[in-house]
Amino acid sequence: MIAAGPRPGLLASVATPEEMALAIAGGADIVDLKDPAAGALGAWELDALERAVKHRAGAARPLLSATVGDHPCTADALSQAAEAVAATGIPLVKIGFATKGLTSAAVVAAISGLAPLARRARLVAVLFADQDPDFALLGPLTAAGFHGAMLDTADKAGGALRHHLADARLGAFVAEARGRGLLTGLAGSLRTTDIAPLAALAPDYLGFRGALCSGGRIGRMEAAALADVRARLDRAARLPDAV
Ligand SMILES: O=C[C@H](O)COP(=O)(O)O
Repeated sequence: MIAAGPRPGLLASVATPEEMALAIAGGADIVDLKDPAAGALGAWELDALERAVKHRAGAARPLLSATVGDHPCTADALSQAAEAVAATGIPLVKIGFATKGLTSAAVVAAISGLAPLARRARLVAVLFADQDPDFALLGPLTAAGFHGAMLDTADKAGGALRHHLADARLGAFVAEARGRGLLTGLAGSLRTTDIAPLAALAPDYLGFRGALCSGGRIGRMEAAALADVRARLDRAARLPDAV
């Protein structure tokens, strides 16, 4: 007998308005506006974000998210970038915390600096799996009013998510973040073979770019690749309930 299991949503990172339309048509749950050629969390131009928001006005689903760019992990740099993206009306604002070489006090100060914006906008923290992420930051993120937390990779040539963190650690991240009421996501050069094992950890969504494209993550999104990921995610949600 088969029962519906937890179904992680599909976050698709798109580089252009044309890819945005493709992702919507292909059933993405979150359409993530990101310029992959400009870095791990490369940002769209603000006027392009405004046009995307206007284009989707009144449509509840899929949700739009946008990355704010790759910035030093300081309150000033991150809040300036995030304020600008939030002002476009993007519903979910993804902010990367590049913590490598920083003390936890410095990272917590950067997080706290975003608390005023978190009262006005839904912020998602991106922690980097390849920078030895400290899951204790989930406490300060919750206290600052963040809406969600996800893992991704900063160095796209340095290995995928599961190369850096074992599934048990990823599961611990999801459980800890969910326990704090945060939206949870996993990403980082995910391939179709990662879908079933990561879906079993029950994050709210899995994020993809490279696997959806021909020519790698800065290539072009392909409808067939998107459909394949969508179908595998749906299949992964159907688990045997009597074994
Ligand atoms: O937020 C999700 C990312 O855009 C994933 O990109 P990637 O699959 O190329 O690492």
